[in-house]
Amino acid sequence: MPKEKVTTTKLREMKKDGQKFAMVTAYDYPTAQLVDQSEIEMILVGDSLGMVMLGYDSTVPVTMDEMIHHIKAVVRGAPHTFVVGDLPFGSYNVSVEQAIENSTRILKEGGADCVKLEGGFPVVETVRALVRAGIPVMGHIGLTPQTASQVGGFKVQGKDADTAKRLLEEAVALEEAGIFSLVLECIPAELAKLITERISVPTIGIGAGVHCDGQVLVFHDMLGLFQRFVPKFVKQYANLGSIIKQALNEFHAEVVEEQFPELNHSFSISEEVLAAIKGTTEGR
Ligand SMILES: Nc1nc(=O)c2c([nH]1)NC[C@@H]1CN(c3ccc(C(=O)N[C@@H](CCC(=O)O)C(=O)O)cc3)CN21
Ligand SMILES: CC(C)C(=O)C(=O)O
Ligand SMILES: [Mg+2]
Repeated sequence: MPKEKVTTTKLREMKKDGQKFAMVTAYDYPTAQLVDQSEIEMILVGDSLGMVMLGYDSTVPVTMDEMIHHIKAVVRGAPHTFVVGDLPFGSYNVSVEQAIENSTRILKEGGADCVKLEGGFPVVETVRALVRAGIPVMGHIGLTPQTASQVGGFKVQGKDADTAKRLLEEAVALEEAGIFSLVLECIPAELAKLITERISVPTIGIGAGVHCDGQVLVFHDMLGLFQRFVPKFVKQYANLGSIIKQALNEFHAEVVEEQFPELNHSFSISEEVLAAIKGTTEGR
């Protein structure tokens, strides 16, 4: 029996009941199928795909077309899972119209269930307009990778009283603007607890401690498939990277040793046909 796809209202009820939930990234069809067959409630097609799948140093270069390309593959693989589509850098800050157009593409062309965008006060009016246009919006504050260069890199946010207070106020403002859920990235656990208690929509933490209503991790991080860096907040639940490398070397060794392919991996013809082929060849 496939799981039942969560809804934005169901998530709010889960928060009320103290029932935690999990989200993981997926960027392609086979990964989406695996997540769909798991108990994980939500998939994020994150713009982290720029770093994880495309090898960029940041998420900034990712385009709308790239997001749509990956979202479509994920949606085809995960019919029973709520899919969040990340709005990439530059796709929502030019104007409210631009934000509505690009969000509409993510829902209509991509087939995602909602959009996510980064930022606090600067995006509150955009969020309000998107929600008014009928688009479910997930917020994202704390470490916001698209603008991380403005704060000196991928650093924990909200460690001093001023920044922490601002983050709390931004969470409240985003809720008032209509977000149905909020990602808290790389903030102190105590601050995440305060925010989680203050707003009635579910918070989803990544490097934000255990008090968030849900947790999110990058698929490749939790499975040992991303080698460039391992943030402190990552727990590696399996090391598929080493399993894959082992399998690749086994394949290579068996090819060199002529142990692969075996007969059951091969096709054959009858002696008769073989003789006829040889005869024909000799006749020429
Ligand atoms: N593979 C991957 N996983 C992610 O979680 C992720 C991405 N890519 N790309 C987009 C952003 C970037 N993220 C990152 C990347 C690095 C750190 C990191 O190394 N942070 C330091 C903390 C630095 C500090 O002390 O403030 C760490 O040691 O964890 C954190 C978040 C999270 N996102
Ligand atoms: C790190 C998560 C929250 C994200 O935005 C992404 O994967 O793009
Ligand atoms: Mg993102």
